[in-house]
Amino acid sequence: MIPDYLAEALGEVAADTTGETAGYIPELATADPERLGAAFAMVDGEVYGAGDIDTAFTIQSISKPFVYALALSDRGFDQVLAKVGVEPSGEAFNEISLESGTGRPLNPMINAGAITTHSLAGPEGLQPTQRVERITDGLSAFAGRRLKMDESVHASEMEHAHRNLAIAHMLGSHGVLTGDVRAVVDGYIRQCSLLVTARDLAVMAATLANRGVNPLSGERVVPEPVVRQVLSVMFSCGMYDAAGDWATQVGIPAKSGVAGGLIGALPGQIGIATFSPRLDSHGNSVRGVSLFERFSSDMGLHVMEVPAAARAALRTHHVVGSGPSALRVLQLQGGLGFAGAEKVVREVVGAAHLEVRVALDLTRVHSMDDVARRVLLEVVRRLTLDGHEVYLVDPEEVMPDPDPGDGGRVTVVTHLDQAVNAQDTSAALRSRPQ
Ligand SMILES: NC(=O)CC[C@H](N)C(=O)O
Repeated sequence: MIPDYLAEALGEVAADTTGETAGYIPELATADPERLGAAFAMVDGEVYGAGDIDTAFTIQSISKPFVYALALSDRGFDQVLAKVGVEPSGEAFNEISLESGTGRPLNPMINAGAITTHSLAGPEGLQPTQRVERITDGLSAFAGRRLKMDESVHASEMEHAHRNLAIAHMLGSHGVLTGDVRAVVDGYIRQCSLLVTARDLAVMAATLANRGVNPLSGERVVPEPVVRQVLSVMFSCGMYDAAGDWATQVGIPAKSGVAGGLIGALPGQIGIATFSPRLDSHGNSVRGVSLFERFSSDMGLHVMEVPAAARAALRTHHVVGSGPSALRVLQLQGGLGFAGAEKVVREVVGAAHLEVRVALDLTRVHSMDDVARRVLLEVVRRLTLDGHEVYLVDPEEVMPDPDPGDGGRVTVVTHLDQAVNAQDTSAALRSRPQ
Protein backbone atom coordinates (compact mmCIF):
# COMPACT_ATOMS: atom_id res chain seq x y z
CA MET A 1 0.00 0.00 0.00
CA ILE A 2 2.58 2.62 1.00
CA PRO A 3 5.07 1.71 -1.77
CA ASP A 4 2.17 2.07 -4.24
CA TYR A 5 1.39 5.51 -2.85
CA LEU A 6 5.05 6.50 -3.18
CA ALA A 7 5.24 5.12 -6.74
CA GLU A 8 2.14 7.10 -7.66
CA ALA A 9 3.65 10.28 -6.16
CA LEU A 10 6.85 9.74 -8.18
CA GLY A 11 4.77 9.28 -11.31
CA GLU A 12 3.15 12.64 -10.74
CA VAL A 13 6.46 14.56 -10.56
CA ALA A 14 8.51 12.57 -13.09
CA ALA A 15 7.37 14.77 -15.98
CA ASP A 16 8.80 17.88 -14.30
CA THR A 17 12.22 18.38 -15.86
CA THR A 18 12.72 21.95 -14.64
CA GLY A 19 15.90 22.84 -12.74
CA GLU A 20 19.57 22.04 -13.30
CA THR A 21 22.07 19.69 -11.71
CA ALA A 22 24.69 21.45 -9.56
CA GLY A 23 26.94 23.16 -12.13
CA TYR A 24 29.60 24.50 -9.76
CA ILE A 25 30.82 20.97 -8.87
CA PRO A 26 31.77 19.27 -12.19
CA GLU A 27 31.29 15.75 -10.82
CA LEU A 28 27.70 16.63 -9.80
CA ALA A 29 26.93 18.40 -13.06
CA THR A 30 27.27 15.09 -14.91
CA ALA A 31 24.85 13.21 -12.64
CA ASP A 32 21.88 11.44 -14.30
CA PRO A 33 19.15 14.09 -13.91
CA GLU A 34 16.34 11.58 -14.33
CA ARG A 35 17.10 9.66 -11.14
CA LEU A 36 14.03 9.78 -8.87
CA GLY A 37 13.26 8.03 -5.59
CA ALA A 38 11.39 8.47 -2.30
CA ALA A 39 11.61 6.58 1.00
CA PHE A 40 9.74 6.60 4.30
CA ALA A 41 11.37 5.26 7.48
CA MET A 42 9.06 4.84 10.47
CA VAL A 43 10.36 5.32 14.01
CA ASP A 44 9.86 1.59 14.62
CA GLY A 45 12.26 0.76 11.79
CA GLU A 46 9.83 -0.08 8.99
CA VAL A 47 11.16 1.36 5.70
CA TYR A 48 9.08 1.86 2.55
CA GLY A 49 10.30 3.13 -0.81
CA ALA A 50 9.75 3.56 -4.54
CA GLY A 51 12.05 4.39 -7.43
CA ASP A 52 15.80 4.97 -7.01
CA ILE A 53 16.07 4.49 -3.25
CA ASP A 54 19.26 2.39 -3.41
CA THR A 55 21.18 4.62 -5.83
CA ALA A 56 24.22 6.22 -4.15
CA PHE A 57 24.88 9.96 -4.34
CA THR A 58 26.83 12.38 -2.15
CA ILE A 59 25.09 13.67 0.95
CA GLN A 60 26.35 17.25 0.49
CA SER A 61 24.52 19.73 2.77
CA ILE A 62 22.26 17.09 4.24
CA SER A 63 25.34 16.24 6.30
CA LYS A 64 25.05 19.62 8.03
CA PRO A 65 22.28 18.88 10.60
CA PHE A 66 23.93 15.58 11.51
CA VAL A 67 27.36 17.14 11.99
CA TYR A 68 25.67 19.92 13.97
CA ALA A 69 24.23 17.17 16.19
CA LEU A 70 27.69 15.63 16.65
CA ALA A 71 29.26 19.00 17.49
CA LEU A 72 26.54 19.75 20.06
CA SER A 73 27.04 16.29 21.56
CA ASP A 74 30.84 16.47 21.52
CA ARG A 75 31.39 20.07 22.63
CA GLY A 76 28.14 21.04 24.39
CA PHE A 77 25.65 23.75 23.47
CA ASP A 78 27.57 26.70 24.93
CA GLN A 79 30.72 26.12 22.88
CA VAL A 80 28.80 25.57 19.63
CA LEU A 81 26.34 28.43 20.11
CA ALA A 82 29.23 30.77 20.87
CA LYS A 83 30.56 30.06 17.37
CA VAL A 84 27.37 29.51 15.30
CA GLY A 85 23.98 31.21 15.61
CA VAL A 86 20.52 29.79 14.97
CA GLU A 87 18.96 32.59 12.94
CA PRO A 88 17.76 32.04 9.34
CA SER A 89 19.93 34.08 7.01
CA GLY A 90 17.39 34.62 4.23
CA GLU A 91 20.37 34.32 1.90
CA ALA A 92 21.74 31.65 -0.43
CA PHE A 93 23.53 28.69 1.18
CA ASN A 94 26.96 29.83 -0.03
CA GLU A 95 26.61 33.51 0.89
CA ILE A 96 29.59 34.91 2.76
CA SER A 97 27.24 36.09 5.50
CA LEU A 98 28.51 36.52 9.04
CA GLU A 99 26.88 38.21 12.03
CA SER A 100 28.13 41.78 12.17
CA GLY A 101 30.44 42.37 15.06
CA THR A 102 30.98 38.80 16.21
CA GLY A 103 31.77 37.38 12.78
CA ARG A 104 29.71 34.41 13.88
CA PRO A 105 27.88 32.55 11.07
CA LEU A 106 24.11 33.02 11.36
CA ASN A 107 23.21 29.34 11.45
CA PRO A 108 24.73 25.85 10.92
CA MET A 109 22.76 25.11 7.73
CA ILE A 110 24.49 27.64 5.46
CA ASN A 111 28.07 26.89 4.39
CA ALA A 112 29.66 29.44 6.74
CA GLY A 113 27.93 27.80 9.71
CA ALA A 114 28.53 24.27 8.47
CA ILE A 115 32.27 24.82 7.94
CA THR A 116 32.44 26.17 11.50
CA THR A 117 30.35 23.29 12.84
CA HIS A 118 32.65 20.83 11.07
CA SER A 119 35.57 22.27 13.07
CA LEU A 120 33.65 21.64 16.31
CA ALA A 121 32.95 17.93 15.78
CA GLY A 122 34.87 15.64 18.11
CA PRO A 123 37.00 16.70 21.08
CA GLU A 124 39.34 19.71 20.84
CA GLY A 125 42.75 19.16 19.31
CA LEU A 126 41.75 16.48 16.79
CA GLN A 127 43.81 16.23 13.63
CA PRO A 128 41.73 17.02 10.49
CA THR A 129 41.78 13.35 9.45
CA GLN A 130 40.63 12.27 12.93
CA ARG A 131 37.79 14.79 12.79
CA VAL A 132 36.68 13.43 9.40
CA GLU A 133 36.82 9.94 10.93
CA ARG A 134 34.67 11.04 13.89
CA ILE A 135 32.14 12.56 11.47
CA THR A 136 32.13 9.49 9.22
CA ASP A 137 31.53 7.28 12.28
CA GLY A 138 28.75 9.56 13.50
CA LEU A 139 26.92 9.79 10.19
CA SER A 140 27.29 6.02 9.75
CA ALA A 141 25.63 5.57 13.16
CA PHE A 142 22.72 7.76 12.01
CA ALA A 143 22.41 5.63 8.84
CA GLY A 144 22.91 2.29 10.57
CA ARG A 145 25.63 1.23 8.13
CA ARG A 146 29.23 2.24 7.28
CA LEU A 147 29.25 5.16 4.84
CA LYS A 148 32.04 5.60 2.30
CA MET A 149 33.40 8.73 0.63
CA ASP A 150 33.25 9.55 -3.07
CA GLU A 151 36.85 10.60 -3.67
CA SER A 152 36.17 11.93 -7.19
CA VAL A 153 33.44 14.27 -5.97
CA HIS A 154 35.70 15.41 -3.14
CA ALA A 155 38.55 16.12 -5.57
CA SER A 156 36.23 17.83 -8.05
CA GLU A 157 34.71 20.08 -5.39
CA MET A 158 38.02 20.85 -3.68
CA GLU A 159 39.41 22.00 -7.01
CA HIS A 160 36.61 24.58 -7.28
CA ALA A 161 36.21 25.45 -3.60
CA HIS A 162 36.96 29.16 -4.01
CA ARG A 163 33.80 30.39 -2.28
CA ASN A 164 34.12 27.98 0.63
CA LEU A 165 37.79 28.91 1.05
CA ALA A 166 36.84 32.60 0.97
CA ILE A 167 34.15 31.99 3.60
CA ALA A 168 36.61 30.02 5.73
CA HIS A 169 39.25 32.76 5.57
CA MET A 170 36.61 35.32 6.61
CA LEU A 171 35.79 33.02 9.56
CA GLY A 172 39.52 32.81 10.30
CA SER A 173 39.86 36.60 10.24
CA HIS A 174 37.20 36.77 12.98
CA GLY A 175 38.80 34.00 15.00
CA VAL A 176 35.75 31.80 14.51
CA LEU A 177 38.02 29.30 12.74
CA THR A 178 41.49 28.74 14.08
CA GLY A 179 44.39 26.65 12.79
CA ASP A 180 44.71 25.36 9.24
CA VAL A 181 41.64 26.88 7.55
CA ARG A 182 42.22 25.02 4.29
CA ALA A 183 42.30 21.70 6.14
CA VAL A 184 38.92 22.55 7.71
CA VAL A 185 37.43 23.23 4.25
CA ASP A 186 38.94 19.99 2.94
CA GLY A 187 37.40 18.10 5.89
CA TYR A 188 34.03 19.78 5.36
CA ILE A 189 34.06 18.80 1.67
CA ARG A 190 34.98 15.24 2.63
CA GLN A 191 31.94 15.24 4.95
CA CYS A 192 29.81 16.44 2.01
CA SER A 193 31.27 13.72 -0.23
CA LEU A 194 30.00 10.83 1.87
CA LEU A 195 27.86 8.51 -0.27
CA VAL A 196 24.28 7.81 0.80
CA THR A 197 21.07 6.48 -0.74
CA ALA A 198 17.52 7.76 -0.24
CA ARG A 199 16.99 4.73 1.99
CA ASP A 200 19.97 5.74 4.16
CA LEU A 201 18.72 9.33 4.37
CA ALA A 202 15.23 8.22 5.42
CA VAL A 203 16.78 6.14 8.23
CA MET A 204 19.02 9.07 9.25
CA ALA A 205 15.97 11.34 9.36
CA ALA A 206 14.04 8.69 11.30
CA THR A 207 16.86 8.61 13.87
CA LEU A 208 16.18 12.30 14.46
CA ALA A 209 12.43 11.64 14.49
CA ASN A 210 13.09 8.83 16.99
CA ARG A 211 14.67 11.12 19.62
CA GLY A 212 18.21 10.29 18.51
CA VAL A 213 17.93 6.49 18.53
CA ASN A 214 18.53 4.70 15.22
CA PRO A 215 15.31 2.67 14.69
CA LEU A 216 17.19 -0.07 12.81
CA SER A 217 20.23 -0.56 15.04
CA GLY A 218 18.64 0.63 18.30
CA GLU A 219 21.82 2.68 18.93
CA ARG A 220 21.43 6.03 20.69
CA VAL A 221 23.48 8.31 18.42
CA VAL A 222 22.90 11.69 20.11
CA PRO A 223 21.00 12.86 23.24
CA GLU A 224 17.37 14.08 23.02
CA PRO A 225 18.07 17.78 23.74
CA VAL A 226 20.48 17.78 20.77
CA VAL A 227 17.78 16.33 18.52
CA ARG A 228 15.33 19.03 19.55
CA GLN A 229 17.88 21.72 18.78
CA VAL A 230 18.76 20.20 15.40
CA LEU A 231 15.13 19.76 14.30
CA SER A 232 14.33 23.33 15.34
CA VAL A 233 17.18 24.72 13.25
CA MET A 234 16.25 22.47 10.33
CA PHE A 235 12.73 23.85 10.51
CA SER A 236 13.82 27.49 10.42
CA CYS A 237 16.96 27.29 8.24
CA GLY A 238 17.13 23.91 6.47
CA MET A 239 15.86 25.12 3.11
CA TYR A 240 18.02 28.27 2.99
CA ASP A 241 16.32 31.26 1.38
CA ALA A 242 13.25 29.14 0.60
CA ALA A 243 12.77 28.41 4.32
CA GLY A 244 9.75 30.71 4.63
CA ASP A 245 7.87 29.11 1.72
CA TRP A 246 8.82 25.69 3.01
CA ALA A 247 7.54 26.40 6.53
CA THR A 248 4.15 27.45 5.18
CA GLN A 249 3.75 24.99 2.28
CA VAL A 250 5.34 21.88 3.80
CA GLY A 251 5.92 22.57 7.51
CA ILE A 252 8.38 19.73 8.21
CA PRO A 253 11.93 20.13 9.63
CA ALA A 254 14.03 19.50 6.51
CA LYS A 255 17.44 19.70 4.88
CA SER A 256 18.37 19.75 1.19
CA GLY A 257 21.62 18.88 -0.63
CA VAL A 258 22.97 19.91 -4.05
CA ALA A 259 23.37 16.29 -5.22
CA GLY A 260 19.57 16.15 -5.17
CA GLY A 261 18.83 14.66 -1.76
CA LEU A 262 16.13 16.09 0.52
CA ILE A 263 15.12 14.90 4.00
CA GLY A 264 12.29 15.68 6.41
CA ALA A 265 11.91 14.46 10.00
CA LEU A 266 8.73 14.63 12.08
CA PRO A 267 9.32 13.99 15.77
CA GLY A 268 7.86 10.70 16.94
CA GLN A 269 6.52 9.87 13.49
CA ILE A 270 8.63 9.48 10.41
CA GLY A 271 11.83 10.16 8.46
CA ILE A 272 11.33 10.99 4.76
CA ALA A 273 13.90 11.23 1.98
CA THR A 274 13.64 12.02 -1.73
CA PHE A 275 16.27 11.97 -4.47
CA SER A 276 16.16 13.91 -7.75
CA PRO A 277 19.27 15.81 -8.94
CA ARG A 278 17.72 18.80 -10.74
CA LEU A 279 17.82 21.86 -8.42
CA ASP A 280 15.86 25.11 -8.24
CA SER A 281 17.45 28.55 -7.81
CA HIS A 282 17.81 27.95 -4.05
CA GLY A 283 19.81 24.74 -4.57
CA ASN A 284 16.87 22.57 -3.50
CA SER A 285 15.65 19.53 -5.51
CA VAL A 286 12.70 20.63 -7.69
CA ARG A 287 10.91 17.26 -7.71
CA GLY A 288 11.88 16.72 -4.07
CA VAL A 289 10.12 19.90 -2.98
CA SER A 290 7.01 18.93 -5.01
CA LEU A 291 7.00 15.47 -3.40
CA PHE A 292 7.24 16.91 0.11
CA GLU A 293 4.42 19.35 -0.60
CA ARG A 294 2.29 16.41 -1.63
CA PHE A 295 3.32 14.19 1.34
CA SER A 296 2.60 17.03 3.75
CA SER A 297 -0.91 17.70 2.45
CA ASP A 298 -1.86 14.05 1.77
CA MET A 299 -0.74 12.82 5.19
CA GLY A 300 -1.36 15.90 7.31
CA LEU A 301 2.31 16.11 8.27
CA HIS A 302 2.49 19.90 8.63
CA VAL A 303 3.70 20.56 12.19
CA MET A 304 1.10 23.27 12.59
CA GLU A 305 -1.72 20.85 11.78
CA VAL A 306 -3.35 19.29 14.82
CA PRO A 307 -2.62 15.53 14.64
CA ALA A 308 -5.81 13.47 14.46
CA ALA A 309 -5.02 11.84 17.78
CA ALA A 310 -5.06 15.07 19.77
CA ARG A 311 -8.24 16.23 18.01
CA ALA A 312 -10.13 13.07 19.00
CA ALA A 313 -8.61 12.34 22.39
CA LEU A 314 -12.07 12.44 24.00
CA ARG A 315 -13.88 9.67 22.11
CA THR A 316 -17.25 9.63 23.88
CA HIS A 317 -18.84 11.36 26.83
CA HIS A 318 -22.06 9.77 28.08
CA VAL A 319 -24.06 8.76 31.18
CA VAL A 320 -24.89 5.17 32.09
CA GLY A 321 -27.93 4.58 34.32
CA SER A 322 -29.91 7.21 36.19
CA GLY A 323 -30.56 8.56 39.67
CA PRO A 324 -27.89 8.57 42.38
CA SER A 325 -26.02 5.59 40.87
CA ALA A 326 -25.80 7.19 37.40
CA LEU A 327 -22.23 7.04 36.06
CA ARG A 328 -20.70 9.75 33.84
CA VAL A 329 -18.28 8.02 31.46
CA LEU A 330 -15.53 9.84 29.58
CA GLN A 331 -13.90 7.48 27.07
CA LEU A 332 -10.44 8.63 25.94
CA GLN A 333 -8.39 7.28 23.06
CA GLY A 334 -5.06 7.34 21.25
CA GLY A 335 -1.78 8.70 22.59
CA LEU A 336 -2.60 11.19 25.34
CA GLY A 337 -0.56 14.37 25.57
CA PHE A 338 -1.37 17.64 27.21
CA ALA A 339 -3.92 18.61 24.53
CA GLY A 340 -5.93 15.40 25.00
CA ALA A 341 -5.83 15.51 28.80
CA GLU A 342 -6.81 19.18 28.76
CA LYS A 343 -10.06 18.23 27.00
CA VAL A 344 -10.96 16.05 30.01
CA VAL A 345 -10.29 18.95 32.33
CA ARG A 346 -12.59 21.17 30.35
CA GLU A 347 -15.36 18.58 30.41
CA VAL A 348 -15.39 17.72 34.08
CA VAL A 349 -13.66 20.17 36.33
CA GLY A 350 -16.23 22.71 37.47
CA ALA A 351 -18.92 21.17 35.21
CA ALA A 352 -22.39 22.41 36.22
CA HIS A 353 -24.27 19.09 36.14
CA LEU A 354 -21.82 16.32 36.80
CA GLU A 355 -22.96 12.99 38.21
CA VAL A 356 -21.60 11.90 41.59
CA ARG A 357 -19.96 8.89 39.97
CA VAL A 358 -17.44 9.54 37.18
CA ALA A 359 -15.39 7.04 35.15
CA LEU A 360 -12.34 7.87 33.03
CA ASP A 361 -12.20 5.00 30.53
CA LEU A 362 -8.64 4.50 29.22
CA THR A 363 -9.38 1.21 27.43
CA ARG A 364 -8.65 2.81 24.04
CA VAL A 365 -5.66 4.84 25.21
CA HIS A 366 -2.41 3.27 23.97
CA SER A 367 -0.04 5.65 25.71
CA MET A 368 0.16 8.82 27.75
CA ASP A 369 3.04 11.16 28.46
CA ASP A 370 3.89 12.40 31.94
CA VAL A 371 2.12 15.72 31.41
CA ALA A 372 -1.14 13.93 30.54
CA ARG A 373 -0.75 11.66 33.57
CA ARG A 374 -0.26 14.60 35.91
CA VAL A 375 -3.22 16.46 34.44
CA LEU A 376 -5.52 13.43 34.84
CA LEU A 377 -4.34 12.83 38.41
CA GLU A 378 -5.20 16.42 39.23
CA VAL A 379 -8.66 15.93 37.68
CA VAL A 380 -9.18 12.86 39.90
CA ARG A 381 -8.00 14.73 42.97
CA ARG A 382 -10.31 17.69 42.33
CA LEU A 383 -13.31 15.47 41.60
CA THR A 384 -12.72 13.51 44.82
CA LEU A 385 -12.41 16.66 46.89
CA ASP A 386 -15.67 17.84 45.29
CA GLY A 387 -17.36 14.69 46.63
CA HIS A 388 -17.36 12.58 43.46
CA GLU A 389 -16.60 8.85 43.26
CA VAL A 390 -13.98 8.38 40.56
CA TYR A 391 -13.19 5.20 38.62
CA LEU A 392 -10.29 4.59 36.30
CA VAL A 393 -10.90 1.91 33.64
CA ASP A 394 -7.36 0.93 32.74
CA PRO A 395 -7.01 -2.71 31.60
CA GLU A 396 -3.57 -2.15 30.06
CA GLU A 397 -2.31 -0.02 32.97
CA VAL A 398 -1.31 2.82 30.62
CA MET A 399 -1.51 5.17 33.57
CA PRO A 400 1.36 4.38 35.92
CA ASP A 401 0.87 4.95 39.65
CA PRO A 402 -2.71 6.31 39.49
CA ASP A 403 -2.85 7.43 43.11
CA PRO A 404 -3.70 11.18 43.06
CA GLY A 405 -2.61 11.69 46.69
CA ASP A 406 -3.60 14.82 48.62
CA GLY A 407 -6.95 13.36 49.64
CA GLY A 408 -7.80 12.23 46.15
CA ARG A 409 -9.18 8.70 45.72
CA VAL A 410 -9.63 6.61 42.61
CA THR A 411 -10.83 3.07 42.13
CA VAL A 412 -9.02 1.30 39.31
CA VAL A 413 -10.95 -1.34 37.37
CA THR A 414 -10.21 -3.36 34.27
CA HIS A 415 -13.67 -3.11 32.64
CA LEU A 416 -16.22 -0.30 32.52
CA ASP A 417 -19.03 -2.61 33.65
CA GLN A 418 -17.26 -3.01 36.99
CA ALA A 419 -17.75 0.72 37.54
CA VAL A 420 -21.28 0.70 36.08
CA ASN A 421 -22.43 -2.14 38.37
CA ALA A 422 -20.69 -0.97 41.49
CA GLN A 423 -23.06 -0.05 44.29
CA ASP A 424 -20.52 0.27 47.05
CA THR A 425 -17.04 1.16 45.82
CA SER A 426 -15.33 -0.12 48.96
CA ALA A 427 -16.88 -3.65 48.71
CA ALA A 428 -17.69 -4.33 45.06
CA LEU A 429 -14.62 -3.15 43.30
CA ARG A 430 -11.01 -4.17 43.61
CA SER A 431 -8.33 -1.52 43.56
CA ARG A 432 -5.25 -2.20 41.49
CA PRO A 433 -3.21 -4.81 43.44
CA GLN A 434 -0.32 -3.06 45.22
N1 LIG B 1 23.67 23.03 -0.43
C1 LIG B 1 24.65 22.14 -0.55
O1 LIG B 1 24.44 20.93 -0.60
C2 LIG B 1 26.05 22.68 -0.63
C3 LIG B 1 27.11 21.67 -0.27
C4 LIG B 1 28.41 21.83 -1.02
N2 LIG B 1 29.38 20.86 -0.58
C5 LIG B 1 28.96 23.24 -0.81
O2 LIG B 1 29.58 23.45 0.18
O3 LIG B 1 28.76 24.11 -1.63
